[in-house]
Amino acid sequence: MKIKQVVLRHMKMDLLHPFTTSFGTEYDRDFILVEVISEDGISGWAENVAMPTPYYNEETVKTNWHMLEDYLIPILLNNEIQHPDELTENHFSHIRGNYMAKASLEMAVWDLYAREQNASLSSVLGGTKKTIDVGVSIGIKDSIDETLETIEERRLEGYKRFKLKIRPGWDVELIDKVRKVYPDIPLMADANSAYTLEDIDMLTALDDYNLMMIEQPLAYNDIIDHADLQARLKTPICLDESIHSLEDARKALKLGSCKIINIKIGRVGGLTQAKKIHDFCQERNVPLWCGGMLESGIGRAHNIAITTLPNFTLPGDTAGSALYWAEDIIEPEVTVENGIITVPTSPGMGYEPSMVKIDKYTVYSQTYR
Ligand SMILES: O=C(O)CCC(=O)c1ccccc1C(=O)O
Ligand SMILES: [Mg+2]
Repeated sequence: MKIKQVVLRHMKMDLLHPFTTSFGTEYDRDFILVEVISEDGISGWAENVAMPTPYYNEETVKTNWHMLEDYLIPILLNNEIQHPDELTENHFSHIRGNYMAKASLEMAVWDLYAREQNASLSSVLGGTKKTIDVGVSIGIKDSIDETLETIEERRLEGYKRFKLKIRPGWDVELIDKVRKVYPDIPLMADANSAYTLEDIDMLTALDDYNLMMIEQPLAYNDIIDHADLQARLKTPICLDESIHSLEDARKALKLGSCKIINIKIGRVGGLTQAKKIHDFCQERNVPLWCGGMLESGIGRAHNIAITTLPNFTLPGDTAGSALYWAEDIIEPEVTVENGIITVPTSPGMGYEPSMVKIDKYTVYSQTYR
């Protein structure tokens, strides 16, 4: 494969509803769309999941634009590759960190590779599932009653797992009240690193509510304290922010820092690395699910494709387009029926970018040759 051109677009799309986590509130999504174009004129697409602010992780839209423009795109334009695996296994491997930047270019090449094979992205990744189960991530609201109303709406829509964002002051009472109304729903909490081991009493209190898991309760870069905490909880800990690589996963599992891993393709540096973590966890019976970063449909399409690998056994955060956007930038939009997405079988990521809508939400674009 020889890439002759890369287009970066800075996109801005308003979220239908603000989304609040322990690290802040998002009102819109500001992100980079990556298009790679082959010598035959075929395009591959991907979404860069860095946020404008360094609050989820240290990467931002600007650091990603810089890494893409000054390091990663020149490497891609100057090297012919046989397979997308070569990017992160070889060409990008001397560049430290910057996982979201590497992932976005690599994922666009994967989409192009699948289109060139006339195969779906799911199938070239080795995916087997024809449908995937979907959960929903529910942000921090103004009141517990409002949260209960949202859970009820999502429950009626069929979502298969309910993840509530928590932070100090919005935790045990919330979970207690939700459990009283819904004793049996698949429920979990995501703290986005809002606690420390000093909060052990609150964290052990959560152990009484039959949660599927508690996601990233402690520091974003920790696997030591999480191991101490996991030893004191029967509820599985799921790591999100702490896992950037197969090595991180290996060490966290060796220490007992978690029992479940949330894979975000961007956070682990791309589809090749996500697949390696998948295979490692599958051998050890460690369940996975695919996380979300409030992506538009282009990011979702890649999330859906990776979720078709067999060890993504738990419902992921791949809710339908209509929960986030007045209109999505792909055709068709991602739809969820009874908590299930039917995986597209058309070539590449399976949904077509809508150029009209993409142009509408593009703030700035640049072409590299
Ligand atoms: O619906 C989604 O895309 C998942 C939303 C979500 O939970 C999230 C959104 C932005 C940043 C971090 C996270 C997270 O999983 O921690
Ligand atoms: Mg999370």
